[in-house]
Amino acid sequence: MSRSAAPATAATTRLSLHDVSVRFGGVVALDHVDLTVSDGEVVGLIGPNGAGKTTLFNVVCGIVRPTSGEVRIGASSRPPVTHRLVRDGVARTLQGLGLFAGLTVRANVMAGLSTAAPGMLAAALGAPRAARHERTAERRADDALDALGIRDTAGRLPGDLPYPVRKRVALARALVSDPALLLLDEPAGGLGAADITELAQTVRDLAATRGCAILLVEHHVDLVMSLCDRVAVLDFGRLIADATPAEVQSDPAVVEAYLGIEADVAPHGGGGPR
Ligand SMILES: Nc1ncnc2c1ncn2[C@@H]1O[C@H](COP(=O)(O)OP(=O)(O)OP(=O)(O)O)[C@@H](O)[C@H]1O
Repeated sequence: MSRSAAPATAATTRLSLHDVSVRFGGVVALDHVDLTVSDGEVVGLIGPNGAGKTTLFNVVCGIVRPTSGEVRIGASSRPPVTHRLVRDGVARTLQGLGLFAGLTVRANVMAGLSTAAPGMLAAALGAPRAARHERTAERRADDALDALGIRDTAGRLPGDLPYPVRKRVALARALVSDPALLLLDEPAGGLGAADITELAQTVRDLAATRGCAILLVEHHVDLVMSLCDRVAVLDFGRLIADATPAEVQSDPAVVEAYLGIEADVAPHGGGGPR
């Protein structure tokens, strides 16, 4: 994990969305959104169900093309493309775990190094070269597991592990490529208080020691407010706030659109009802 030596340099913009809109037929999923995330910065993305959070992630990953506007990753001027994400320094965790049930934890994490399925690499490269790549990939996977304190699970199947450990495996799969930009989709979903506290520390460390730019979607408002440097709030596809946690929490528009509902109905997560 070579990036671990690099100190955080909050001045470098790692991700920028400029005037991005996405329409699905008559639905405006994103409405002229501007957003940036810099190296070493943790930005939370919140909003009610259907506000456009997943669509924004999908735009950054090249899964959804903006109807208009521009997305930039690092200094690149070309739009994000799904199959180049790892090479462009982007990794993402999924809302569900998305682990391969029939593969070991190590093999699952190795899959984060390539969009190719495990085994396809060997066929493409030829045996000796593939074996070298395989050993490097195994070492990197073990390092990622080590960093999250679960290296002892490398040979196990995900289904044999408790949910919080599987959640870490999914995070290790994102970290194995040493991403400069990390997108976390509901990282605290399904976790208890102790695991959420550890997760918060892990995310802080990733930003502080590796200089990783982190954008996270999360319904656990307490976690978002305590962890993030900045919080962006979407409502009906519009960015209605982008400020410090304290500013966002006292913003009447945010309270009306999301936080008021959260406080009344689901103070510790579970999705903002609309
Ligand atoms: N592929 C699609 N086709 C049509 N409409 C879509 C598509 N994807 C998303 N939408 C719509 O776009 C809007 C934004 O959806 P999105 O999933 O991005 O919201 P979200 O904030 O992630 O919601 P949640 O918190 O429930 O995951 C919603 O109205 C949704 O129904």
